[in-house]
Amino acid sequence: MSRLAPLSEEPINEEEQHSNSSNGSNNTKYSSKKGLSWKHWLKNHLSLVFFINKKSDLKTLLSVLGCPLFPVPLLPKQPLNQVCSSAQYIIQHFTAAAGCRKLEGRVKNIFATGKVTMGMGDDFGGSAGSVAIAGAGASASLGGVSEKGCFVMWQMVPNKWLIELVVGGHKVVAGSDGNLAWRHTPWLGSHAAKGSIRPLRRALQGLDPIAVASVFSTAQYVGEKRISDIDCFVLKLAANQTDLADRSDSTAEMIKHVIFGYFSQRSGLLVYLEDSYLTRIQSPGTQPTYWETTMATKIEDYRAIEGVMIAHSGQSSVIITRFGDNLKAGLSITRMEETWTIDDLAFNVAGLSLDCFIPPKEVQKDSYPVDENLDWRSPLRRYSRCLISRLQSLHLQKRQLCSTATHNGKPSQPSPPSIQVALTESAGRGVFATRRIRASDLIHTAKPIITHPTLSTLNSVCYFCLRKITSSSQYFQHHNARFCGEVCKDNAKAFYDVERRADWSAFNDYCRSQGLKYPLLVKRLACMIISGAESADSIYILQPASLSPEMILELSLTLQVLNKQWYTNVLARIRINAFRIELAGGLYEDLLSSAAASIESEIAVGNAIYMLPSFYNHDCDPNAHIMWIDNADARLMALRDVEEGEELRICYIDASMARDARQALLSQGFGFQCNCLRCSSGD
Ligand SMILES: C[S@@+](CC[C@H](N)C(=O)[O-])C[C@H]1O[C@@H](n2cnc3c(N)ncnc32)[C@H](O)[C@@H]1O
Repeated sequence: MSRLAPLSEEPINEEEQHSNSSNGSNNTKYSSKKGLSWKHWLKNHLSLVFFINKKSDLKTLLSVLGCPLFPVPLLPKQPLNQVCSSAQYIIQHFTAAAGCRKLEGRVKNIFATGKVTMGMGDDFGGSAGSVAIAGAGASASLGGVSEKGCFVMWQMVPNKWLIELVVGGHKVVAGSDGNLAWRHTPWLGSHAAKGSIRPLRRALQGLDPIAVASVFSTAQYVGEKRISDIDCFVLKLAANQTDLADRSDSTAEMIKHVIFGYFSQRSGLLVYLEDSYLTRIQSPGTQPTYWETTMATKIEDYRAIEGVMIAHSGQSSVIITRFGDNLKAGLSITRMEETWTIDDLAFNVAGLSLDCFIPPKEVQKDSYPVDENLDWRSPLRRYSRCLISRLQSLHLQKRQLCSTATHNGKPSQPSPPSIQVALTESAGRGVFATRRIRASDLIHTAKPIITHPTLSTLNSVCYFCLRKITSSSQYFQHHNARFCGEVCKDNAKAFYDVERRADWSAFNDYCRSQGLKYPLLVKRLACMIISGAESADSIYILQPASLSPEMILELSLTLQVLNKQWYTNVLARIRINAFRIELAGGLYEDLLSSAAASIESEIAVGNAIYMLPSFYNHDCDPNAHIMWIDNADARLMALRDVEEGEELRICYIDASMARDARQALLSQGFGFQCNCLRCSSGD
């Protein structure tokens, strides 16, 4: 089994990677050779930080900042009620402030997605005195490489976790099954971590308050300190000697690993973390070299999720210092920074299975049964299975999320799902084909979560499914709303009863006069939530847009249950995920030709929000298309043959527009620069 070396959270030598691959040696062989030559070891683990080229900066950043572990393991059981030291008093204050009691015994798993920006500073040689420890408010612009990315994190209480982080096209995956922690990088393959099973540091940065309380409940109180204008109590934890010895090897000795938690005296919350570890590198007959890695993290933007305070953003600064008598150039310092934001966090995602946490084959302990069917190399697949089961658990009971392909609309035997949701390199999550899909295949259908007619079609389409109501069709008039039949009337009953309690005429008039359509969807969701038909966070898994203050229109005061923050959160998601519904009508067999015509010939009957279709990214020359025949049930069709593994993309806008107009619309409406092949070719 290959193990991560003590400095494993530090850089990886790219040259080594190339020479390994050109020699045809695999990663396991590579790591097993490590202990044989100290020069080899140094070359692999040490030198790169100080001879960095831009190409390797990103790997260095990911190695150090990507998924570091906390210095100490979690306690088997969190002593929430013990108060026999100052530290425990501070933790009591923290658990009350963070709302941990609401989660006590109730949380089985946690899911989080977020974005990161990582930056690498210039190196500093022999000038330690002039370099301050980067702390809160440190500049994000260090002058070196800076890259954006995103991550997905799963945790199963108490100590199983999985993280996937993609930055600038590089992906790092790390996990723990509770017995073994491991990491996979494209340049080193999979390695197990040394020492006891420790939590992911990222989870302790305000995402998992129960774990924070657990690890710090045995901490030592070391005083008070003002940090970023916040008066804090400081708690200290240190890795024990046995664990440090386990994490050492013949070349590198782990001397200490300590962490300080800064808890706000006012709010009780964890606002700052600072950890540092010191490693001594010595080979026979040479002077030792010392490496100190210090990571300081500012934790901010606490927001309540299910009544629990979760930090939604922060910054980490890393300083790696190398010193020792044998360094001719003297002391060297390298700096890195990361800022992050959390997009989505959920507790108790249904369907998350233990399979998600099984380590890759290369690092498994012997105790694992061999299952040839599991694809160890692709944790993303496992992630997307989890994600899809989350989507299903949220919506399956009420809506069928069909994901089997049929050819030309003809029903086929049930077959495995033809799609999966996974991370793309540069457009967040996306939908990928899991097998070959032929042109004109129906990829899947999707029921809407929220619908609303346009204000001009209120009297001519069903208030629930948006089907057109003709003079000859049978329909139900229910107060001011029309429904195409009894089924829709019944389905709408709960939210419509809530909606009727308020007078919406001023709200509707305002939306009409301003040409606003998304607030209508927010209104409908609000009524669904109040009626109990949906949960308040039902669309939080979708990507949010940035909203300007002008875009935010508050809902009527009659809906006091849902506050402005909720309104803003929902509107930000609806803005980039709502579909404008244009009914194609006609025969099913004519779908493709209707699709081509629909952009010009059809008038929108309303707008709707879906779950799975919202994960489709955009392309100006798409390989898939979303369409509606006679109501808001969506059909995702393949426009051409799609190979297994290929991303399925739809076109968000009128593809017949000129390049500049398309670019402007996508940038203003959806907040991204389109780099699709068609745009890149200038078409
Ligand atoms: C409807 S969402 C698509 C799913 C989204 N990627 C996610 O992770 O949930 C639309 C957002 O995805 C991103 N996106 C979609 N297509 C893109 C593209 N071609 N290039 C870059 N970003 C894209 C943009 O941030 C856009 O606002």
